[in-house]
Amino acid sequence: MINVTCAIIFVDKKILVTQRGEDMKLPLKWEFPGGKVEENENEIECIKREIKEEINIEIDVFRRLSNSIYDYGTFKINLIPFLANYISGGIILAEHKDFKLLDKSELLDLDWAEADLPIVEEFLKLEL
Ligand SMILES: Nc1nc2c([nH]c(=O)n2[C@@H]2O[C@H](COP(=O)(O)OP(=O)(O)OP(=O)(O)O)[C@@H](O)[C@H]2O)c(=O)[nH]1
Repeated sequence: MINVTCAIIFVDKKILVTQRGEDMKLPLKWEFPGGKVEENENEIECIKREIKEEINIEIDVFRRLSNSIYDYGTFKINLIPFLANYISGGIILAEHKDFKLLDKSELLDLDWAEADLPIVEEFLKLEL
């Protein structure tokens, strides 16, 4: 099982979501940006590093949500979500095909990576 962090990032009340590329695993699915936890880092270090590498921004992580374990058949992931606020930097996509800044009410319209669905649902129930 691979441990993957992801971040639900608030940018001026909107939520940043990213779309995977055609050549990536789970092509064109929408996800919260993040990536695999490396051996020498903790989960918070991981999510900050991945967001800087993938999206080019700095974030302030303020809460962790429930992890989502999902078996895609060819691989199984433990997806660890964090809530974060945008701090600085311009969004530049290093790997993703697209991004959107959405209202909470628009999140369920996307074609999500399966592992993200319980996380989206928990997030929608929060009073923030
Ligand atoms: N970053 C991220 N990955 C997710 C999410 N949901 C989800 O199922 N994943 C899966 O978690 C895995 C690890 O993410 P990653 O971005 O570091 O890895 P990758 O597959 O692009 O790289 P790889 O091809 O080198 O293994 C991916 O296979 C991705 O499909 C999510 O919300 N965020």
